[in-house]
Amino acid sequence: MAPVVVLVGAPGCGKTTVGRALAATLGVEFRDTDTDIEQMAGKPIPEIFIDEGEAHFRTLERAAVAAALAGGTGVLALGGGAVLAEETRAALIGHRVVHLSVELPDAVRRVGLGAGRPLLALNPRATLKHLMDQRRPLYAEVATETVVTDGRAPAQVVAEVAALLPR
Ligand SMILES: Nc1ncnc2c1ncn2[C@@H]1O[C@H](COP(=O)(O)OP(=O)(O)O)[C@@H](O)[C@H]1O
Ligand SMILES: O=C(O)C1=C[C@@H](OP(=O)(O)O)[C@@H](O)[C@H](O)C1
Ligand SMILES: [Mg+2]
Repeated sequence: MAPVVVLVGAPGCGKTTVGRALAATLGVEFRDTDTDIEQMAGKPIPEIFIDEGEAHFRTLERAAVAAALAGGTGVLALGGGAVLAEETRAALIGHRVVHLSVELPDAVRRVGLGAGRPLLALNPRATLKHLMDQRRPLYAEVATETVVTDGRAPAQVVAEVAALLPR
């Protein structure tokens, strides 16, 4: 079984928040690859970055996404950088992938000082801008649909994603 829907997008677009609420609305399982990675590694993401570095995190992430796509049956939220891997972009083909889009002002406000997101620990605004510029084409490449989240409450975004799904 494949996930009902896979959520992608920049940090702060709401993948985790919207994904959890959407799964509850649909009455299906919620899975977040960041949580799977933390379980695999036995430590929080910031500690993986400190102890082993980003490359190791990305290796764990590729494995976590592949496992979740193969075994997931509900709503699946990816980490914002998962689409950087060509292997992951290829694995997403054939799935319903919703890009939760967000522009810099809302993303910056939502992630604040980047707590729990090691890439944003230093200078979150400039780093987010750079990440978003680099990744925008990749989110567009993998997405089957896009839902705009700027200025919208999570519940509105949940309703819009739910409306895209077959009943
Ligand atoms: N549509 C929204 N409007 C306002 N705040 C939001 C929205 N979606 C998420 N948030 C808030 O932004 C922060 C980041 O959300 P999160 O779900 O962790 O994003 P992601 O998983 O995409 O990085 C959380 O504090 C969350 O409550
Ligand atoms: O953008 C990124 O590279 C990352 C985003 C994070 O997930 P969210 O997008 O859920 O914040 C998490 O996977 C890790 O800190 C790296
Ligand atoms: Mg998240």
